[in-house]
Amino acid sequence: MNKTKILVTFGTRPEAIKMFPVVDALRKTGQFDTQVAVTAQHREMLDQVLAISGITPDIDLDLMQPGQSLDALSARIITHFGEALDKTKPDRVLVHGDTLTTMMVTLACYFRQIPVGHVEAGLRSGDIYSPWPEEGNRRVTGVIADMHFAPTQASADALISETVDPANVFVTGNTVIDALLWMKSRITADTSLAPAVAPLKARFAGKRIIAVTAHRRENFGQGMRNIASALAELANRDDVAIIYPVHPNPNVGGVMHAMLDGNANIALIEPLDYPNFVAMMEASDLILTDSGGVQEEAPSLGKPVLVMRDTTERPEGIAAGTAKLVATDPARILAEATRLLDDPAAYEAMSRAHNPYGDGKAAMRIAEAIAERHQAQPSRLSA
Ligand SMILES: CC(=O)N[C@@H]1[C@@H](OP(=O)(O)OP(=O)(O)OC[C@H]2O[C@@H](n3ccc(=O)[nH]c3=O)[C@H](O)[C@@H]2O)O[C@H](CO)[C@@H](O)[C@@H]1O
Repeated sequence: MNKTKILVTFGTRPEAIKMFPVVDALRKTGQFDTQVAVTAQHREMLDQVLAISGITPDIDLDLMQPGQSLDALSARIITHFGEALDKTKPDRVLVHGDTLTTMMVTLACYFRQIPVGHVEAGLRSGDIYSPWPEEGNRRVTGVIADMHFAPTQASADALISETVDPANVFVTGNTVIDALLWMKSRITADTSLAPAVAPLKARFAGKRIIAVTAHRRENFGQGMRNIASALAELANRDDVAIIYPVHPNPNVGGVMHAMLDGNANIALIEPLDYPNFVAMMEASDLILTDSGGVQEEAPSLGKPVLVMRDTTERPEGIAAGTAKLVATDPARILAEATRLLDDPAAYEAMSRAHNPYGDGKAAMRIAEAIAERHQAQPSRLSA
C-alpha cells in the first residue's frame, strides 16, 4: 500500500523555523511519504534554516527576484507550484501562517481539489489592512483549508466564529516553541553553533542587554525613525547596551544606520542565523520587537517583550503578561523599558509569566491529527 503523500510547503525564514519540527514529526511517525517544497520567497535566510535543521527540499522553486511585486510573486508562485503539484500529486499539502506562499499554494491546491492543512491557523488582528497583506492571506487560506492547526484556543475560537467546522480545528500550540526548545538544547550542547554572541557579551560586560528587532512594513518611515530615537535615548544609560540585528530591507537599515551608527552602547549587526539569534535572546534581559515569532519565543526564555506595533494578532502574550504593546511612540518605549530596567518587581512579573504559545509538542499533535484523518480517509493513490 502506498503511504499517504504529504507535501510540506514554505517560502520564508519564519515559516521554515516553524515548519521544520512538523517535517520531523511527520517523518517520525513512519506513516507518511513526507516531501518538502520551498518557494524560496526569501532565499538566503531560508537556506540558513534549511541547513541547521538538516532539511533538503524535494522541490525548490527558487522564485525570489529582486524588487518583487506582490502581483508578480503571486503569479509566479501559483503557476510554478501548480506545475509541481501536477507532478507530485500529493494527498495533502501543509502550508504555514500568512505569506503569499501560504495563500497562493492554497489556491493552487484548491484548483486541483487537494486538501490543505493550515499550520498556525486562526490568528486575526481584525483589520484586513493590518498587518497587510498577511491578514488577508490568512483569511483566504482559512476559507479553503480542511484542517486548521490553531496554536491557541483563541485562534481556534476565531476560526469557529467564522463558521469553520470545529471538527476540523485542532489546538496544537505553536510549533515555534518546538523549534526554539530544540535549538536551545543544540546550542547549549555545542556553543560553536552560535559564535556571534560571546564577543558582544564580552564587549558589553556588566551592562543589561536589550535585544531589538524591527522589520514590519507598517513601521517603515516615521515608525522606524521613532524606534531609532527611542533606542538612542535608551543607550544614553551607562548600564544598558543594545544589540540589534538589522533586517536587510533598506527601509530598516537606512534609518537605523543613519541615526544610530557610532553609538558606543549600540551594536547594529547583520541579521543572525537562528542559532545565534536564539543565543542573543538568551543573553538579553529585555526584548523590543515588532516581530511575530519573537513575541511567541521570548516568554519561553523568560524575557519580557515590548511590542513596537499598534495591534497584534498575538494577543495571548499581552493577556498572559509576558508582552506589552507600546507602538512606536518614543516616549512610551522609553518609559516602559525604563520601568522594566529600574523596577525589579515589574521585571519579575513579566519574565515569570506563563507562555501561552505552547509546550514544544505542537508538531507531534499535528502529525497525530493528520495520521488519524488519513486513516479514516485512505490515500487517494492507494485507494
Ligand atoms: C504579521 C506577522 O507578524 N507576520 C509574521 C512575520 O514573521 P516574524 O515577524 O515572526 O518574522 P521575523 O521576526 O523575521 O522572524 C522571526 C523568526 O526568525 C528568527 N530570527 C529573527 C531575526 C534574526 O536576525 N534571526 C532569526 O533567526 C526569530 O527567532 C523568529 O523565530 O512574517 C512571517 C512570514 O514571513 C509570518 O508568517 C509571521 O506571522
